[in-house]
Amino acid sequence: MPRYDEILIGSGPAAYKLSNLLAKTDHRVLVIEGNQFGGTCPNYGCEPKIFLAGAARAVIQSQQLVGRGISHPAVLDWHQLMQTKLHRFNSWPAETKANIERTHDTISGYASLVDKHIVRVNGVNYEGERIIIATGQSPVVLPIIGNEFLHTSTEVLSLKDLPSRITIIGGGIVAMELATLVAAAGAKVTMLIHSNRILRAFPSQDVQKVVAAMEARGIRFEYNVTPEAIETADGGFVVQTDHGSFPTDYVIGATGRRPNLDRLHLERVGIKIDHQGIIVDEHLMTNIPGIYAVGDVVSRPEPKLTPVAEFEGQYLFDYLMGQEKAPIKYPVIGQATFSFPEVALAGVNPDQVIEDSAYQIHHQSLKYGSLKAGENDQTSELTLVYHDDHLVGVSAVGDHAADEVNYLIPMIGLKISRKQYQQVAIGIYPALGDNVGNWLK
Ligand SMILES: Cc1cc2nc3c(=O)[nH]c(=O)nc-3n(C[C@H](O)[C@H](O)[C@H](O)COP(=O)(O)OP(=O)(O)OC[C@H]3O[C@@H](n4cnc5c(N)ncnc54)[C@H](O)[C@@H]3O)c2cc1C
Ligand SMILES: NC(=O)c1ccc[n+]([C@@H]2O[C@H](COP(=O)([O-])OP(=O)(O)OC[C@H]3O[C@@H](n4cnc5c(N)ncnc54)[C@H](O)[C@@H]3O)[C@@H](O)[C@H]2O)c1
Repeated sequence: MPRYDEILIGSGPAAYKLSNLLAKTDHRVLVIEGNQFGGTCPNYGCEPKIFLAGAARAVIQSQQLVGRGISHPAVLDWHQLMQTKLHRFNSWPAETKANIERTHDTISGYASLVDKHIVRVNGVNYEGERIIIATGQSPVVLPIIGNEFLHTSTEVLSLKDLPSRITIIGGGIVAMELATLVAAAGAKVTMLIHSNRILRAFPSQDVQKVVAAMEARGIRFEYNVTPEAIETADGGFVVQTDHGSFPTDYVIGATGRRPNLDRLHLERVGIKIDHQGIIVDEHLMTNIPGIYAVGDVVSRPEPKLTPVAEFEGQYLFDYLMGQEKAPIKYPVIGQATFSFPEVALAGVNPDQVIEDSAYQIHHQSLKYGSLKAGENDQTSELTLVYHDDHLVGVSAVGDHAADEVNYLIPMIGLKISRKQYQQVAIGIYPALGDNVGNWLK
């Protein structure tokens, strides 16, 4: 039986980071991937999403400036955009696989555990001193009649022709980002939200501004609606709900993601899980010594994002090499929804401390600066949360909210005051982050 020091199951950002680090050692490593090498982010997640958003942003920004110097807004050619996207992305999985193969062995196929040290793939067993599970998550498929007509984000990000009417079930990050994209391309979009809250992880005041801007562009939000069935009708579909019927040409299910555990046969080894994924200790080890988990498949309160997956890949490498003995400690994590406008958050969410007098919350409109006024970015606002005079949280809404929050993440992590910032930095003016120092208390 082939023997390895490490067997990595999955090749997404978590495993890829770890495999790149292991490439600098003399370890024998096997990387097993069931689908596309590189995983979700580069193939059907962050990367194609943000690439397609480039053209969508240009269209919306041009619409925003009609009557302010732009006479005809840009029109998005979806077919051409998708051809450009496919041209850029199609070769990535093969290139990622080839990269890994410079130093490690790879196998295409879904892996399962046979025992504490043996993994089976394509009917063959492989022995590993350590096994690292990095299998990520997949979209939840809503258990309703007609769910075979539901499309996932993966399909939308490679959709060759744009349907005229699109219904999106869900009001999370994926739903809002896809709605922004397909509406900018000209689709008539209806969002079916089963509660009265959208983007729960972000401050409600910021989210309300995003929704208002999207509504102004014609995106329809239907709240407290529970989809019950999807039926075919007149060459299209009807989404039947407890609050009426919604005729459409295409239905996207964006109702969350669940950890990829089914194929692993964890029960053969007795690895503990919960509904959020694999339970690990403070060193990312499962309850079975020698078997670890990293990335989205891990059950943890931190958001499931690419940089977090990579951070865990780095931590596990350092730990396995004996360079890190302390428990994993996550730094301040920033997250954004790349809707238009964007909404972003790092550290303490102002909604959670609004009634706690130990925290001070400052709202600062950013729309008056010439840069924002020139873009007619009317929503732009920053919210700063202080505790004991230290910045502990920041949220932003606006056309560049993700970048604005990014500027302030080090200030939270390093507990830097306005004075300390201004003593060490004069930013480039007039750019997005030029007045970070002035924003601070
Ligand atoms: C539409 C979308 C947009 C996103 N946008 C962002 C964003 O803007 N910013 C951000 O930070 N994050 C974003 N994310 C989340 C990000 O993609 C994930 O957090 C990241 O990919 C997690 O990396 P991972 O390595 O843990 O898992 P994944 O990237 O999911 O990789 C896991 C891999 O394991 C493979 N696998 C599963 N089971 C097996 C098995 N039994 N055997 C072998 N292989 C297996 C899978 O095929 C997959 O390739 C987005 C996700 C989606 C869906
Ligand atoms: N910009 C980013 O960083 C980014 C982008 C996309 C995805 N992601 C990652 O992917 C994850 C998943 O995103 P998501 O938007 O799919 O999930 P989510 O959990 O953010 O949102 C799911 C939505 O579906 C709704 N929903 C749940 N069950 C439902 C049901 N039975 N019927 C109707 N609606 C239902 C929820 O109310 C919610 O609005 C994110 O949390 C994040 O980890 C990140």
